[in-house]
Order: sequence, then structure tokens, then C-alpha cells
Amino acid sequence: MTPPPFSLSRARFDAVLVDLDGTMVDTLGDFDAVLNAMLAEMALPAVPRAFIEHTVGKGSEHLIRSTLAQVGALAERFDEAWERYQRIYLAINGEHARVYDGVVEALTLWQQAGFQLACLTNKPGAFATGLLERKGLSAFFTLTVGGDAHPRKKPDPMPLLKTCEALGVTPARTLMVGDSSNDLQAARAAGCAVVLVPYGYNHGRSVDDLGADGVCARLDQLVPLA
Ligand SMILES: O=C(O)COP(=O)(O)O
Ligand SMILES: [Mg+2]
Repeated sequence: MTPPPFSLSRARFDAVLVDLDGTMVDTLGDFDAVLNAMLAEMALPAVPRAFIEHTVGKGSEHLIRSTLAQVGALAERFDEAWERYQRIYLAINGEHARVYDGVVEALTLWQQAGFQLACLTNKPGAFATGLLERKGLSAFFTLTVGGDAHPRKKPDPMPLLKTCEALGVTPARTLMVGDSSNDLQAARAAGCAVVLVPYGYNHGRSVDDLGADGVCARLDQLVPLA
């Protein structure tokens, strides 16, 4: 069942934590370019885009381990793969990525309405910061929290709880906006409300049945109310 429309009220919320990959920026082209360049350097076969789309979301280590397993490579090659992945990612970060429609409009509205905004992603912090800068989104965020900022990543609530603490807000007055079950589970466990977008990477499944507080087709449909 499709969740009802969600109202982003200033009376109810102080902060919005926004996921990056699949929510603000379509980075599938970057992941595709980097992973397949990494595999080519390692003399391993390429992976299809659909595999990448279904696997992204649990951080880079998970993506690389899953990719090595997918092409039948030894798990011991992880360190070599990780080194190559980082080098190639930093060199092309954002080149094959696009900001989704409605994102700049939404962030502008939310900032004007006085919400504290943090980018909360499982992407490594250095990649996230570089991507936000390249796409002109950095200035909206007080904080950018990468997947390597804390010992545990989404779907664990730890990064959300730590980010709320750093912003000086309570989880109960914080909204998580994301594209996947990782965002949903992390938000639920932290005690944050959660709205999902249907256009990102949710491991090949619809976001409609996850039990989010809302689903919105574009972020600028989340219009702030007094
Ligand atoms: O790097 C990933 O696995 C996905 O990152 P995200 O948390 O911004 O969706
Ligand atoms: Mg995401």
C-alpha cells in the first residue's frame, strides 16, 4: 500500500538528514565506471549495471566484496581491489553522476525554512564531500557524515544518533530522507521519522511496502509547512 503524503512541518521537525546515492545524486554511472575499471585492471570480468544497482547501498567495502564474489575472484584480493577502487573513484568522482530533479529546489526550501541539514551517507566521507562540492550541493549542509565516520553504517542507527547529537537535535524531531531499506531501518532504530524516494537503489525492490512515513516522487514535493 502506498504511504500517505508527508508534511514536513517546522513545528514537528528541527533537522533533515539526507542520503546521497540514489536520493540526491544518481551515481550509478560512477559506480559502473569505477568498478569495471577496477575489474579490468585486475584482469577480472566486468559486472552488469543491474548487479551494481541492486548491490549499492551498504557502503564501498560491501560493494567491492560482493563484486569480487560475483565474478568468482578470491576474497583475499579485497585489499588490492579497495586500493584500486579508491584511486579510480577519486579521479572520476561525479563525472558520470547527475543531481536528481527537485533536489536543489528542495534543499533551498528546507534551508530557508530553518531546518538543520546534514548529508548522511554510507559513501566514504572523502567521496561524499568531493561529490557534493562538484555538484554544487555542499553549501546546504552543516555536516557531511560518510560511511567511514563511525564504526557502524546504516542500517545501524549509530550514524543517525551521532549526527543528531552533533547537530544538537533529538532523533524524535529529525527526519531521515533516503532511497533504501538501509535508510528506513536506521531511522526506525534511531527513532527518526523517514521518507523515501522511489527512484533510487533499493536492492531491486520497491520502497512502497517498507513502512516509511511517506514516499515522494521528487524531494521538492516535501514542502515545508510552518
Ligand atoms: O555508498 C553506498 O553504499 C550508498 O550510499 P548512500 O548511503 O548515500 O545511499
Ligand atoms: Mg542511498
